[in-house]
Amino acid sequence: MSVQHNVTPIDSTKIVAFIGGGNMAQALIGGLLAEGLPATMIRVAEPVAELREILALRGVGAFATATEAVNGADVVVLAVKPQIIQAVLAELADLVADKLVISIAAGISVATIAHGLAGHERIVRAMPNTPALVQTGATGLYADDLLSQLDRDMAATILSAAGLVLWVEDESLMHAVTAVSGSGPAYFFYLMEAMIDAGIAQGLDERTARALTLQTALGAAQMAIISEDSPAKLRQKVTSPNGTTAAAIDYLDDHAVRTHIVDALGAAGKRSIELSAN
Ligand SMILES: NC(=O)C1=CN([C@@H]2O[C@H](COP(=O)(O)OP(=O)(O)OC[C@H]3O[C@@H](n4cnc5c(N)ncnc54)[C@H](OP(=O)(O)O)[C@@H]3O)[C@@H](O)[C@H]2O)C=CC1
Ligand SMILES: O=C(O)[C@@H]1CCC=N1
Repeated sequence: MSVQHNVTPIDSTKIVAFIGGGNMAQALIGGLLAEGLPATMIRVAEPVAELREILALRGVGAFATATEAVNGADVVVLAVKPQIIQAVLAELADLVADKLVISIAAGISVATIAHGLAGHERIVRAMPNTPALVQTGATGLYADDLLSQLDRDMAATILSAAGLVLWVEDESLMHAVTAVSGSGPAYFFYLMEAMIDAGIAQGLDERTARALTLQTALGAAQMAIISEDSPAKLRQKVTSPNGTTAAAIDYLDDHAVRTHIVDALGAAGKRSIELSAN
């Protein structure tokens, strides 16, 4: 796996069309807008009228059909559920011949996309995550050897508007990327929910419990990113012998919580593999 450094700045002459304007497309669009791509260079195909209205308020072109959205686009981002990808590919097969196609659909392989697009070769598979909306996303990318360096750079530039970008050399690793970072924000939100509940159970008001939890999550993430210490070492530094943290960690260990977390991510990876069989 390699981190993409020296990503070229966003090319504001390229039109990017999203197929599907849901959660993930909106997060990626947020990143592109923040990075300076003019809203007029972003188009979205989205069947839900309320979502089209939300997107139009941000100045992007919102259309009911893929045909309208991809007209004139340089890059097409497939942001629909894996379960409907085949129908979407059939709809797009005649429309994307001259375009780079980036798919973010969980579990859907480059070969499946190429087949659905009648042998199209300019394909990148990406697995971003929702913090893209605030430009702190993490995206795994994969492309086969057929893809030109120019297209690789264009895909990396678009996704790096959302945050960190890493290429994997073996497509099967995209299942692990999905389990760790694609779904990953949900695990941290889950932990935040539980910590807020715990704070309230111990007498804090909801606002205070929430503020303390979120700031602690932010601080822990920032420390782990900038520190030379591993997460394990940073945890040890919080944990005084026989103190409060030790009481909590001992409880987690006694209940095999670490094993359960590893197993939970295993379930996510397994589901990604299942989706790839559709
Ligand atoms: N959410 C996440 O954190 C992440 C999601 N992904 C992947 O991103 C993809 C999208 O996920 P997410 O944004 O959460 O899903 P959403 O359901 O929020 O968004 C998908 C949107 O596409 C619309 N849609 C359905 N059919 C079509 C069509 N033919 N043409 C255009 N749009 C259509 C859906 O409308 P309707 O509701 O009416 O069907 C929906 O609004 C999935 O493949 C997922 O695996 C990847 C990384 C992270
Ligand atoms: O839950 C899902 O299937 C998608 C893929 C990764 C995050 N959300």
